[in-house]
Amino acid sequence: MSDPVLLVEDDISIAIVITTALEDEGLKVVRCDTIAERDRLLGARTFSLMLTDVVLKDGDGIETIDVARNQHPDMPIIILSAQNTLDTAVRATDSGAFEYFPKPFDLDELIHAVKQGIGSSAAPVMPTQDEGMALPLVGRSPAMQAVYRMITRVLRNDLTVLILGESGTGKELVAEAIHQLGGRGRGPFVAINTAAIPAELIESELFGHEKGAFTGAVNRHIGKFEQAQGGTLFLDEIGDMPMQAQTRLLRALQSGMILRVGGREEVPFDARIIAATNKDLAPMIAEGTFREDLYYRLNVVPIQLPPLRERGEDIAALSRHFLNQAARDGLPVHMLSDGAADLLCLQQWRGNVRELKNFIYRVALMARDDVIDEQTIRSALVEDGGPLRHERAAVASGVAMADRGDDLAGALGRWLTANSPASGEIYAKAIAAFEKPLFAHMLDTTGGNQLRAAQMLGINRNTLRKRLVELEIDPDGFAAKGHSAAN
Ligand SMILES: Nc1ncnc2c1ncn2[C@@H]1O[C@H](COP(=O)(O)OP(=O)(O)OP(=O)(O)O)[C@@H](O)[C@H]1O
Repeated sequence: MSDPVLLVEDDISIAIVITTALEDEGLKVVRCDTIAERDRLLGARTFSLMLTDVVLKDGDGIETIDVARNQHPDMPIIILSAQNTLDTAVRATDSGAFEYFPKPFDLDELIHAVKQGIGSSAAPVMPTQDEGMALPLVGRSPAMQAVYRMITRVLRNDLTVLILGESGTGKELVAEAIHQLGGRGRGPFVAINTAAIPAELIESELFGHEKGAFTGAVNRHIGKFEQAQGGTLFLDEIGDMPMQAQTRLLRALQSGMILRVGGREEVPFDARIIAATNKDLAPMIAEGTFREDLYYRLNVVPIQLPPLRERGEDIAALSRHFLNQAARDGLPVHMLSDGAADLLCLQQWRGNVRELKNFIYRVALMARDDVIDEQTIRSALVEDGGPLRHERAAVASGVAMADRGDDLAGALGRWLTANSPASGEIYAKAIAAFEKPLFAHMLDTTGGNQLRAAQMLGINRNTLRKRLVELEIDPDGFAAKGHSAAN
């Protein structure tokens, strides 16, 4: 039988779960809960693999990993961590660990990795990373954990990365993190937003042009590819790239050489390529507006960024992060109350992190008190205007209006938890709670036209008017406001 697995874990319940699962797989497990005990065990015998927690009573499992590795250079190490930051993910990867699992982890995946690790024996040793690097990504949700793990996988190579995700989810920030933390951090990070450049200029922007290449080309121009030599080229909004430029890009990626517009000689380039898009490229490929072969060239390692609505648990941390950032940018210093943070978590941030950031900056600028409380946030949401905001205002008044029909049950659940109406009045309160955002929404849709709103709802105009008074909805508030969505 093979050597046992060494489990260094001080959380008894996690240890039991892992031990049982490994034993079910026919593996033997030896457990300890301190670094000292770990080292004693490692000095006494060999293990097929070590699973280690990071924060232990007498030390840090990653910082002391070399002690373990020196004793058993071939023993694969899997790191388990509850400190789910990008920083820990990077430290874990840099430590040369075979795998890194943020807690909570998927047990099946962990067992799979253990078996793989035992099979692989020697762990790849990763180069260590520079100290003091800024790690700008905030959020510890499981969805972001998956992103961090993907990031760590591309740091020690130059594979092309395709970052997918809605607008404002942090695609550019992830590209910068890969650049900074990876091997090209000392080189330039050059970004080009394809959507922001007129189609006829894209090729010259990307590849440069020779003097006289076209009318207006009075001087030679060095394109982004060449500017990014030794660093990273970030091709943002790749889905907006015109066909002709796509063809040229594909050729460059295939050959590692670029040809300036109007140029004769090809120039080699040495830049890591990271592309991003908020578009679904599959239908574009089907329609023939995006080259399939280019897609495969770019999509070597896809990283999918979750929309903010799928990681509500990150909203409080992000909000506080942006308040600090705002203060560093010279805005007044504020704290965020827990109630205010909870309220922010309930909102639908359709513009994702960017929208939340803009909102927090506005609040930081306007708020009068040191502590930003629920009421401040509520007023800011209402003042923000726009149809989305009315839903949000309704949410802010204690009513969760579902963003999508399929989310109604969840919204109801949240509302019940948040408001815990007394027994005997649940029906009346829930119906009123539902009516309020519904009426607000209809008034918003009709620009405050009560007659039209009543018709669309299929209720009597007087009934609507009466309910508006009872529910304290001011229809005038919907009249003048435009329908432009914020940002
Ligand atoms: N996880 C995060 N932690 C801290 N700040 C973030 C995070 N994600 C995004 N941001 C900030 O939110 C803003 C929007 O992010 P970014 O520009 O990277 O989004 P994007 O997905 O590239 O957007 P677009 O598709 O519109 O180009 C930036 O100011 C960025 O710094």
